[in-house]
Amino acid sequence: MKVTIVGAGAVGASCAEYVAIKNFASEVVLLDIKEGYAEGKAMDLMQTATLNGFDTKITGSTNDYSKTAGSDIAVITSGIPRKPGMTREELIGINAGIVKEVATNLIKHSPDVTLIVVSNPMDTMTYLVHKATGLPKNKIIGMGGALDSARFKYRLSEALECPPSDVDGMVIGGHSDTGMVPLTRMATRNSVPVTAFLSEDRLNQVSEDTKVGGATLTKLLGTSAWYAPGAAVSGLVQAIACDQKKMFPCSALLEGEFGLNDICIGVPVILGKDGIEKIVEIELNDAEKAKMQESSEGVKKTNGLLDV
Ligand SMILES: NC(=O)C1=CN([C@@H]2O[C@H](COP(=O)(O)OP(=O)(O)OC[C@H]3O[C@@H](n4cnc5c(N)ncnc54)[C@H](O)[C@@H]3O)[C@@H](O)[C@H]2O)C=CC1
Ligand SMILES: O=C([O-])CC(=O)C(=O)O
Repeated sequence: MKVTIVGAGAVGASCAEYVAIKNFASEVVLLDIKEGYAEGKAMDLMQTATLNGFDTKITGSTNDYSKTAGSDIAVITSGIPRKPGMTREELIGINAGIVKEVATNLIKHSPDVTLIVVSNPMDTMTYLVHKATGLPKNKIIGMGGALDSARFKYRLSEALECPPSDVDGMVIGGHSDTGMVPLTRMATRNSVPVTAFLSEDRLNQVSEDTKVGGATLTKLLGTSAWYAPGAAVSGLVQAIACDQKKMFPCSALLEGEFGLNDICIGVPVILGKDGIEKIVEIELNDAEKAKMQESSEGVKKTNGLLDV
């Protein structure tokens, strides 16, 4: 199993580290445009192999896509991150060109690859990859909901004063400060609805904290987060590589599902060896449907800025 990660920055390197530590891939190639950077990150990570007990071979490459040939899965984390005070949407001007070029280069050397898009604004970058490449729709997956759901569970565990592993929950919708739709009605603590423990006001607070999860960290760090993003991407990579048939909210191209068309946005999907093997159309109530509709309008507005 060969995994390529383009963009050896904070998120790309974190993802490479988690993939290696989980020890399911034979090879990880890190590629970056910055001279020597991916080679350096790869060497540093390889020097953790005996410490962390993995056998994955990690190599680096400065923009030489021949090194990525035959990749089964490729992750796109190349592009600029936001700074405090910015929205993800403001990154489109620089990141659209980078993502389009990177996706095209990857497919040239790995025509059967499954792509995971991470660069922001992620839903729009995922849509761009659909428009710019001829890959089938099951092979283009946007990562946002897996991370947002992890943050949702963290915030719920804080409110419930319990370990995060007690909590289950999911965030769908656009990966933006205003577009996320945390499904509080369906969240549980060990099968008991969280609505049994938390007031409506406290749950609203959890939702709002979840939606600005990325912005909160960006303010604290001066740039956007990388540990949870890297871990979330590695979960998607593992589900595909190991044909796990796991359900994650991912940005997928919709053709009528959830009443939406010609858009990539976060919905529950089953991930296995064929990438997105199924879109799971869960039943939403009227309030959730309205939030999803509003979220999709935001994503479509950003898509309108693309030159496709
Ligand atoms: N979807 C999500 O949930 C998340 C998305 N992100 C996004 O991921 C992207 C990367 O974030 P970080 O890793 O923090 O940024 P970073 O600046 O640490 O790393 C980005 C890397 O991309 C490289 N790069 C730029 N243009 C390239 C090209 N044409 N080819 C190859 N490499 C190129 C840069 O040299 C740099 O090393 C950002 O757009 C950020 O907003 C970050 C966290 C979560
Ligand atoms: O907040 C950002 O810009 C990066 C990101 O998408 C996240 O951490 O959720």
